[in-house]
Amino acid sequence: MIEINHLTKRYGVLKAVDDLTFSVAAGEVLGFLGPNGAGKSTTMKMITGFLAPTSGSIRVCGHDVESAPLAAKTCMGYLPEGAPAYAEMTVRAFLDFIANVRGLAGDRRKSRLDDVISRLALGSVLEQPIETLSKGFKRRVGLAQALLHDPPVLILDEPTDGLDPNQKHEVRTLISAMSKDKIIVISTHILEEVDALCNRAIIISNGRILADDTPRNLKARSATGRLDDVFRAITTGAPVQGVAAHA
Ligand SMILES: Nc1ncnc2c1ncn2[C@@H]1O[C@H](COP(=O)(O)OP(=O)(O)OP(=O)(O)O)[C@@H](O)[C@H]1O
Repeated sequence: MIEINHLTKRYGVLKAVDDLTFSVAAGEVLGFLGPNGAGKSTTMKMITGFLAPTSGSIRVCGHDVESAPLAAKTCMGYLPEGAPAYAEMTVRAFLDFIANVRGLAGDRRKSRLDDVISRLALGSVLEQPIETLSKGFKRRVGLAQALLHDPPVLILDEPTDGLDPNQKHEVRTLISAMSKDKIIVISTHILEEVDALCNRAIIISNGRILADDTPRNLKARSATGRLDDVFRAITTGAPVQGVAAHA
């Protein structure tokens, strides 16, 4: 369970996240949507303990992210925006390093490493320095480190950004396969991805929640049945053909 209570983040005078309150339960795949600068990455950084809130609180698997950061981080895997990694390390050395950080040892360490290397098809690039990888492979290495300790909660900031259509498909299939028993929060600008993967969508703009519903109910707000029409109507406030004025 993720429980977010009156979460606010200010950068100087800018309120990037403005009094967000919501919970996410096991089995939910939450699409976190919003225009550029809406506050999605800032919220994800706070959930994962990389950024301290200005006010409000977050509990993950019952652990307060600020007062029990290690316990909270243990139950989460995080793919940050851009999937940063140590560029000069080989893929194998990087994953070994993450396995150490996550305290994996013995048979479990080996089986978890084998699992992510096979799931993300990293076998052919294990000895390659990360800086020499294609964008798609870098993203897959980022996903591998997020999945390595098989956490119950996954926070994925634009997981398919920069992937070609085949790789997008593969990553979506992977996320779908994991979704039954995990909590997954995905930020994305690709609305078809929300349709394909998510059973809930939150749309934020200027750090505030504008909609929180199933993708199916959101689509039903538009005569066109298109999520992008609903997204535009909700986030711009402008009348959009096919979307009821008070949707
Ligand atoms: N370190 C920072 N210092 C100052 N302002 C910041 C900082 N990080 C983000 N912001 C601002 O906070 C707001 C929210 O940014 P954030 O990156 O969370 O949005 P986002 O919804 O993830 O956007 P995108 O879809 O473009 O990734 C933006 O106005 C951004 O410019």
